[in-house]
Amino acid sequence: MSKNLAVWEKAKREGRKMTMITAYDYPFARLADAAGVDAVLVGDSLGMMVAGEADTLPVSLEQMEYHTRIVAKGITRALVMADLPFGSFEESPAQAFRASARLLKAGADIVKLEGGAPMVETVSFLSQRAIPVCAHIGLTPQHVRQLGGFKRQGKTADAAARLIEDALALAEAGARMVLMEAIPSELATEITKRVPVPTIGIGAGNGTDGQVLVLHDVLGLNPDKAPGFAKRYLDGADLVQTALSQYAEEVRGSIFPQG
Ligand SMILES: Nc1nc(=O)c2c([nH]1)NC[C@@H]1CN(c3ccc(C(=O)N[C@@H](CCC(=O)O)C(=O)O)cc3)CN21
Ligand SMILES: CC(C)C(=O)C(=O)O
Ligand SMILES: [Mg+2]
Repeated sequence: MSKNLAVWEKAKREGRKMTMITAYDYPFARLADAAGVDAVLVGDSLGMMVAGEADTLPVSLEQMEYHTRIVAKGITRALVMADLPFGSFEESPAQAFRASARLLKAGADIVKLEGGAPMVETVSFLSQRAIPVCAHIGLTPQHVRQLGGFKRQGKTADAAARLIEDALALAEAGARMVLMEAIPSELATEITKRVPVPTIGIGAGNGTDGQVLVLHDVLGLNPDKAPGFAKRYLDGADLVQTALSQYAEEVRGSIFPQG
């Protein structure tokens, strides 16, 4: 059962790669689970992928609870990770606990929060209170205003050293996984070697213990430009649009329904 975090720790020790994909609803959660993906992430990227927002900042805790619930209903085997949305956890460890408990009640097995050193105290607080936590470092999209765009991180020696320190401190504080987004491959590989917990990468090369991508990028359902590191395995938008125009044509031509 990939739901058990011990499975992930064992996979890291044995050098087996783990797989994760985002999911935002019941049908796609079922498909990801049946496909044998090890974990689904109810990402706050749902703000962009299903709600049409320009970034993840508008996503609310209520939205995350709702999507976590409908995803969890479709999962029998995979680990369910849910993002703590912007504004729901940064104020204090107590605020983070209240938000995390709501996501676990909605069906999450583990919560993910964005941030490095400033989140160490919160990760420790949650970890001591029954909340498994994944720390998300590197490009943290909730910091987009501060970062000035979705830009790759950890490019200077100083920035790289800080990310290594952050990862070690977060794992020491009790983080059960570390997710790294849009950082150099060599840096992600080094962090993976040095932290005792499984790492997951997105746009961070092939040296991490696992990989995650956004579902709509993988299926070709993202109407906007996908990041360069994403790989499309299906022309979903084309297939869906063709099917829908065929349906409309058949109705207009009195071909459907028959009789
Ligand atoms: N569809 C989608 N897939 C994603 O994986 C994703 C999102 N959206 N939105 C939220 C974040 C942002 N993502 C990104 C986006 C761009 C880069 C990137 O490599 N940017 C280039 C160009 C930046 C610019 O033009 O300003 C870079 O070199 O930094 C990385 C991660 C990943 N996440
Ligand atoms: C891109 C992944 C890591 C994420 O945080 C999300 O989908 O919200
Ligand atoms: Mg996210």
